[in-house]
Amino acid sequence: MVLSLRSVSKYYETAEGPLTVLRNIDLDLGTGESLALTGESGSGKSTLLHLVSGLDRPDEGRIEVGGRVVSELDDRGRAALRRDVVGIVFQQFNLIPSLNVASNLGFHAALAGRSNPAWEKQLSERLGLTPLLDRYPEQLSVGQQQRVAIGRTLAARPSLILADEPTGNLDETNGDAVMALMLELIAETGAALLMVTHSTRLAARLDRQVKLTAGRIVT
Ligand SMILES: Nc1ncnc2c1ncn2[C@@H]1O[C@H](COP(=O)(O)OP(=O)(O)OP(=O)(O)O)[C@@H](O)[C@H]1O
Repeated sequence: MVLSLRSVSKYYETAEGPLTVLRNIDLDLGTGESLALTGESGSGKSTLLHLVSGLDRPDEGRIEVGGRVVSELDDRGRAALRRDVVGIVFQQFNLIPSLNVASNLGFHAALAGRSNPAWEKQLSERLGLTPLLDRYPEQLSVGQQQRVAIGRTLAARPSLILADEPTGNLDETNGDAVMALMLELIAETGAALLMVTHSTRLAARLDRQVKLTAGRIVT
């Protein structure tokens, strides 16, 4: 099992009192499996991704990722988790503006001690980035930036990829093409995928689908 959540709950303090965002969530994801997480705006999808990646902590319950108990890790342990085990593809890319495409592509792999020039070359070719390797993020279209963000995550070969609306900034045709390529490449690396999407059409392309409603999972 790459990911397991047991009785995970998360609350936020608000001016109106405590808000329960996730209630008693149980969820498992096996090696190489892909799961789509859907749900209305505000249902807790991003919060769940933040907890799994160690960007935020649950108030109750246990989260295990790649054999590490995330809910018990300190800040250093959670940073190491994101460096070594988990790869994140955000809707807003988070590319490094001062680095060119080639350096952005290899950045996480280098941090994780898993630089592999042959794999990076293959990724840049298959993602159509080879002619763009010397450019900087601001010189790229949105679709090109998204392909760099996907390549950067895959280059580091994480065991679990978390993606938050990874094609949300692309039109349907480009979004579908990038999604197909992303799923193909992820399948080749054997990574598991947990993807947040509003689109039931995209969700249907993954192995399993779960829906969050008022902080609970409905399948
Ligand atoms: N730091 C915070 N403090 C208080 N409330 C928060 C905080 N972060 C999120 N929330 C609330 O938690 C709920 C879940 O937010 P979350 O971002 O996880 O939803 P989501 O399903 O990802 O929504 P969307 O699809 O719109 O991105 C929302 O009601 C939101 O207002």
